[in-house]
Amino acid sequence: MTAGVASEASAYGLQAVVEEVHARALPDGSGHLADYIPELAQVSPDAFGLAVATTDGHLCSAGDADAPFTIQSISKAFAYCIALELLGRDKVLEHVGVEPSGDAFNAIVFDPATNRPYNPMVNAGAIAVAGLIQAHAGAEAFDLVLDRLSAAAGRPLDMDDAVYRSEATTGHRNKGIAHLLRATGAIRGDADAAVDLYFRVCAIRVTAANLARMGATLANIGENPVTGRAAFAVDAVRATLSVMFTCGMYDYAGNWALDVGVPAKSGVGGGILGVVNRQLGIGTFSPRLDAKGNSARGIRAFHELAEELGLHVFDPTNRGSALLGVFRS
Ligand SMILES: NC(=O)CC[C@H](N)C(=O)O
Repeated sequence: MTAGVASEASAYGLQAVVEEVHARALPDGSGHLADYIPELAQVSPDAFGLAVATTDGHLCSAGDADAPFTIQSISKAFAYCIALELLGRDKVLEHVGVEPSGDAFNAIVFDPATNRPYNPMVNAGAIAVAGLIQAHAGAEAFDLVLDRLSAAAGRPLDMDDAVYRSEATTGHRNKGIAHLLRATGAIRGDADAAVDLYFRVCAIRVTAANLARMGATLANIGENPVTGRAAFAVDAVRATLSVMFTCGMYDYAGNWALDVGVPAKSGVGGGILGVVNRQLGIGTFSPRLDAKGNSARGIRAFHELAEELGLHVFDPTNRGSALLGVFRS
């Protein structure tokens, strides 16, 4: 299944591939809703959306691609990108490393050599990043992040207040992490303000279609392909995609690199964002999570899509360029 798929994709178009992959992943009803944030247990467990956006501005989608959900940990990739641009790579590296930890997303472990969180894709690292943005932008911090994420999506995003309040009143583990980071120096300012910013950013509402557009903005080195607005700096995007590739799927990152092979980030709201550099952004939404906290059906859809289109970064039959040709012809 190499050149054959390229011609099939060209013949039937990306929309048909997206619908086919959606149909194949749909029967997978495995996993459970996240309920440690009480409000997340209120969502409809059966929703399933898939969307793919190209760097030349097209969007193909299937199922519940316009259903809203909270971005949760997918925001960690974008917050890291913003922090790199605002503060520079050296300053950010002083506070959070770039090594895969192989630990669960909420693990309380720091690199013993440096006392920093291992990477910005786990909670500890993301809370340290929130501390940097908070210290830099003060009262403007949340609006700054919301504005950049909206620029990436190409539409104004907002925050789900109920989910924010639900996590802010129950998230004692994350609050504890923030104070540990304050004690080790990874956070130097107000730990409570840092974790509050983190909770707010996690509660930003998106759809699978929004995630696909945001991924296409990263794939397009920071410039939204539809609006032409530069959402992120080029160097920051390069670093962010690198860290997403090695750390974005927590303790599933190695398996993901082997089987799917594109930079990605998941969140306990049920979303997964994937980026095929210079070609595509991919967004899935299905809120039932596997034991590692990744969307079970989302993972299945990414496997199918990567296989169908040859998206793996080391796949000799990558057919993304052929697909983009579909739209140019
Ligand atoms: N993996 C996630 O999406 C976790 C995000 C969530 N807000 C938390 O900190 O627990």
